[in-house]
Amino acid sequence: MSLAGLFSQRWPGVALFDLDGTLVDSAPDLAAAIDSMLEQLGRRKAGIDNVRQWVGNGAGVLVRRSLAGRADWEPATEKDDALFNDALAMFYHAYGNLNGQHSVLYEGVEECLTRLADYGCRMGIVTNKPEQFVAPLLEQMGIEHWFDISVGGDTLPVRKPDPQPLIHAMTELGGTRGTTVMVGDSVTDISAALAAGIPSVAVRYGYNYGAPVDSLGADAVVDSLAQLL
Ligand SMILES: O=C(O)COP(=O)(O)O
Ligand SMILES: [Mg+2]
Repeated sequence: MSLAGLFSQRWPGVALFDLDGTLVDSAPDLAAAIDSMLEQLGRRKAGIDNVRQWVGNGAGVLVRRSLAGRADWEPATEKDDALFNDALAMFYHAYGNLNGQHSVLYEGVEECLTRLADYGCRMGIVTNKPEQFVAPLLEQMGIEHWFDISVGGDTLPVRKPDPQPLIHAMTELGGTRGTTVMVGDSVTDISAALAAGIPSVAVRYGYNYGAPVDSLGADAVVDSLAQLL
């Protein structure tokens, strides 16, 4: 389906947005919090280039990957749960202080949200970021007023790539599968949209574990959210 096909007939509708890597480049603060945690544990810092590739499945997985030093950590080999619990608490504490400080909106985001709101589109956030960090980040970025709902990684019992968070947000916003679109930066978002039966748009500039987004199965791929318009 072309972007024009997705958007020409059906607005006003519902637009669901992923947060990290789609609306906000939050990697600097996530990396600083991860490095603070690793330093407290006497380990080597991971650095932003690694952290960028580990974001996308929620805070717990990010911490697990950081402790393992790689993206493909094996849950079965991660035995030291006391270490994980300590590390997670350190990360939450550090990120609570750093959240939003060095994060920035991507180019095209404000223009896109403003125009979609003008069209009468209702908008929601569907992120794997823990819920407690979502509203403060949206406020810090000055975009909280555009969103009528935000679903975090721990809001429901399941998170993306499970389709439920998308279906929940769509339903709350009065959307249907024919009038809703999911916009995200990673396979997690596009897989959730495919499983939900909702059209999707992938952005090229986000994280996606360091891999290209062109073959994820999104209905459209854009370099800037301004292209959605
Ligand atoms: O916290 C994460 O893992 C990423 O969050 P996202 O779903 O907004 O990309
Ligand atoms: Mg993302």
